[in-house]
Amino acid sequence: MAAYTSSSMLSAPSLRKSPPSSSLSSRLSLSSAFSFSVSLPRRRPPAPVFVVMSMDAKPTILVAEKLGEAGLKLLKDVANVDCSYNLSPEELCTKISLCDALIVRSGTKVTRDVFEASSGRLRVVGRAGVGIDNVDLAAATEHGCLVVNAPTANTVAAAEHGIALLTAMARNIAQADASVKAGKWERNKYVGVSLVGKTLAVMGFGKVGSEVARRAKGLGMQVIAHDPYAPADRARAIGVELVSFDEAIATADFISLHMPLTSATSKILNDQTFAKMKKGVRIVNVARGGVIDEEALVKALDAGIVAQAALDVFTEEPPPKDSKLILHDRVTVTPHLGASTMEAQEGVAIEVAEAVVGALRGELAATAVNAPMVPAEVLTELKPFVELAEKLGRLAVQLVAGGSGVKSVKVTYASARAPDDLDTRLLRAMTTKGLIEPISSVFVNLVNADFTAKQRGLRISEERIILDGSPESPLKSIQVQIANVESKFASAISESGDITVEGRVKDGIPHLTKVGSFEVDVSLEGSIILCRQVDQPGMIGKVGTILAEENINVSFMSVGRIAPRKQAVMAIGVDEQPNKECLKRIGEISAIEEFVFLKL
Ligand SMILES: NC(=O)c1ccc[n+]([C@@H]2O[C@H](COP(=O)([O-])OP(=O)(O)OC[C@H]3O[C@@H](n4cnc5c(N)ncnc54)[C@H](O)[C@@H]3O)[C@@H](O)[C@H]2O)c1
Ligand SMILES: O=C(O)[C@H](O)COP(=O)(O)O
Repeated sequence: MAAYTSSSMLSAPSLRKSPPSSSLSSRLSLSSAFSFSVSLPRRRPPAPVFVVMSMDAKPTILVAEKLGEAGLKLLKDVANVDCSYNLSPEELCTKISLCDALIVRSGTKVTRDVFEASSGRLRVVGRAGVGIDNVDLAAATEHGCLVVNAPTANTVAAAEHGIALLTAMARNIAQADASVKAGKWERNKYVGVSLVGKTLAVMGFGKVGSEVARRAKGLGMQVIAHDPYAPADRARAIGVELVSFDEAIATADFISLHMPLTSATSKILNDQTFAKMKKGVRIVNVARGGVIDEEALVKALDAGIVAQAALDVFTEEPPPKDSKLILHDRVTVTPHLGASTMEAQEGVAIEVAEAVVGALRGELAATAVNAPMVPAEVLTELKPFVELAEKLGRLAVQLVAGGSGVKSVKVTYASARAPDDLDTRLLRAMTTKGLIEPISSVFVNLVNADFTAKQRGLRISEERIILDGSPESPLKSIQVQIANVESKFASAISESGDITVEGRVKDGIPHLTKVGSFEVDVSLEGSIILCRQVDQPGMIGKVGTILAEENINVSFMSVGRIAPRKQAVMAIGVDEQPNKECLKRIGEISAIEEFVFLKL
């Protein structure tokens, strides 16, 4: 049998009420009405860290463009799937208010209007492909909507298409094919150019660009690349030299574009840059139409600066039928087919479906575009701390007295890990969620946490305490402090003058271990009653009796005190919410000086 001693400031034993038929706990009688037992470690499945929605109700996923069967099957296993293609912007806005997730390719513009029309229900946008320039990322982030893409499955298809365009252009395949089909036999007209020994400049040395470079080397080309962010050793490993933009465009016989469309790359090939190119240069674009100023390209073709162009992508898709560029006889075009192989489409569909389903389940997607990507192993070990961070935020903000504006919050992490070995973005985001959600109607998640905090004028600072010892566990404790506020539970104010709550993870379960200057130990499940009283015999029994009479189940109880018979704080974990009458009765116990009920 375990003996109960209420704790000093240093520690307090945690007491868990015995489950009705449990033989796991050793029982300890404290009063005639109550019996408690020392809690035993209890494991439970880790909670989702990116709470998007409950999967109890089947979510609805709108698939707005054709998606591979394997991906559709994954979606249909867990959700109601509405495949509606070719929606007008108005139809998309109407449908979206009934959807939890949306999956698109490059043909659907996911604008701010779409997020606004969703009224907060849309939680995930899945882009079945790489480019996310058709999704308004700022609006998604502001609405707490995660955007995921499928960044790897169509890389080879796009690279192969780039090479197909390169070779087809060099040998006039499309033009010659049309000529033969028109009954002609123009062998002299369609003399091409050789690739071997020519210089190819790969602009954007990412996934597709490096695969194009590898293949072009196999064709005997000299390959150079321009990419301000690519590591030189990766280029060197496949025998490619990274050069400046100007050197790349001035040296190249062929230029192949593989960068994303951003404000920096928009119209990066324009009148000025065409003027710097070698006369007779040939251009391939399987990236995005917007990286070329299309009018300037027509001029450069007509001026003979550009001998030929092969384009899969256009500023406007589909392009106008009378586009001079499309109709130019030295231009070869395809209708954005880079990712369109059977294999790539199946792969992309699976990649995006897994990311969307995972996100709806509350998992963080490794392919998140507007949220930090946290590797799965880091996520697994951080999960209970993420839950702890959110719950501490929730408790701290509920301790603030009405009228005190919360402006400044400090989160302190005590850890034996080196600073660069502990990614706290997730912890900060979930603390923010805990701080904001109980006092507003805003939905906060990893995507919009920083934005929402900033918008509300809430400054969240982070501090690290580096501990000696084993860095096996990522953290020893997390402390949340709210500065310059009054508390409805005065004992929650620590010596620093801030509302202070601190917690740890024990056996995978978050525990509250400090309130103000009082050390307690109560598992953060259900809700909590905090009472400050003059330490004296029978207090646990008195409160416990009232709760028992009101049929409130106590999960944990812990007392922290300054010294015997001095002030103490009792933390009681309860499974049900006590009604007003019950709380009033607790408040009427003469030794109780103050108390507060906090929802988790
Ligand atoms: N046509 C298609 O069907 C098709 C298919 C797949 C990808 N894409 C497009 O191809 C492009 C590349 O895709 P990816 O998967 O290789 O992406 P990626 O992110 O792996 O590579 C893009 C590279 O561009 C570089 N970059 C960024 N800004 C640059 C700049 N100013 N100058 C030079 N390089 C810059 C980046 O550092 C990165 O290395 C994207 O635009 C994507 O949308 C098109
Ligand atoms: O960015 C991409 O992944 C490609 O442009 C493919 O787009 P798509 O999915 O519309 O074919």
